[in-house]
Amino acid sequence: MTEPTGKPGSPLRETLALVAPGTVLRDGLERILRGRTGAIIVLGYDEMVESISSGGFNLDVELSAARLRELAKMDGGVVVDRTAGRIRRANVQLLPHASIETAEAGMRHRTAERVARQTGYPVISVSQSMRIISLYVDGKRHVIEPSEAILARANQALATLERYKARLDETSAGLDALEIEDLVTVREVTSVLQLLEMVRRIASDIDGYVIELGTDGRLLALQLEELTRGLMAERDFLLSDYLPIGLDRDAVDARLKWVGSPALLDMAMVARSMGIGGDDGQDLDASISPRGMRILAKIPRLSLSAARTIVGTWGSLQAILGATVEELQAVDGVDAGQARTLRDGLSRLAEVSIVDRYA
Ligand SMILES: Nc1ncnc2c1ncn2[C@@H]1O[C@H](COP(=O)(O)OP(=O)(O)OP(=O)(O)O)[C@@H](O)[C@H]1O
Repeated sequence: MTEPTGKPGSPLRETLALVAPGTVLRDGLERILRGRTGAIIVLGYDEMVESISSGGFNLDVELSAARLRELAKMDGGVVVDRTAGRIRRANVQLLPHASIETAEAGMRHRTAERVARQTGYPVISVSQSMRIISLYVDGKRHVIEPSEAILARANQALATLERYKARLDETSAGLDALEIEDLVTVREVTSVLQLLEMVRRIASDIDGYVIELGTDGRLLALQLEELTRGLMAERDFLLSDYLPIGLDRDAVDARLKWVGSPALLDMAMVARSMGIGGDDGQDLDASISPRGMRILAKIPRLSLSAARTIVGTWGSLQAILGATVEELQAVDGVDAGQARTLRDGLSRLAEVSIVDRYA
């Protein structure tokens, strides 16, 4: 997959959202391109920007595509505020420090890169000769591509996501059956977390494309939502069931963040991030028992709060499987209806699991 479009919440993603198709700013940039002029636009206005701006005139008007196009016809740069809501200056000569390194050729783009580095604000340049829009953000240049090119990459990523999601569903269903029979090993738990993490990473890349595509990415956003619905909850239940006491989710997230994509294929590495499989995560065949949240969350009409109370009280799925309706409803916060729903639901899941196993 090609370079994803920045990390969630990164300055690049925020700026891509401001210039995505469907926004006023993008409309203005497209008009500038169509009019065969160029532009240099600073996305931020403060004393620092003021101090490197010379000449031109001050303004305080709402940004519109037509205004941006007209102002870009003049020589010099345009300054808008950080949210691209208002135009604050136009026709200015920008004078960043000449000592700031830039790899660009041509005064417009050299200036854009330097202003971005010096002020910390994103700067957009529209090249008149090359007819491309570039963003200078966070010390890097990002070229705005046509939506068709981004969609082609996004669709490839979506196909990969679909494949991983299918494997995840299969592996997760396998884990359900093993949990009911208390035959789980560290390997199966790790496989599910590994696939959840892979799916999460691909989904985050696609989310970047959705932001970059703006209104052109609506369908993609719906497909992504559909494929990833419920996955965060599934991850939460998996961790509730298997995390050793004393290790919290944030610690697991922080560890996984440092596991690069190739290392994510290493099961022991993933097991270690989750604190299972011994100190080095190598003991993948060790038995491990669930507390019960994954399975209880799958029972229709059983409320999550009742599920949590029961798991908190009984401590393991096997203990819950062995409990009678009377014992279950004796727990505070669990009424007779919920206890019966749970009992019936568990019996059904156990039947399905046995049928699947011997089918
Ligand atoms: N320091 C600057 N401040 C504001 N505007 C600038 C500055 N430098 C260049 N420009 C703008 O860029 C325009 C084009 O300049 P120049 O031909 O040197 O740039 P270029 O990088 O070759 O641009 P392009 O790729 O658009 O052809 C200038 O006419 C001016 O409007």
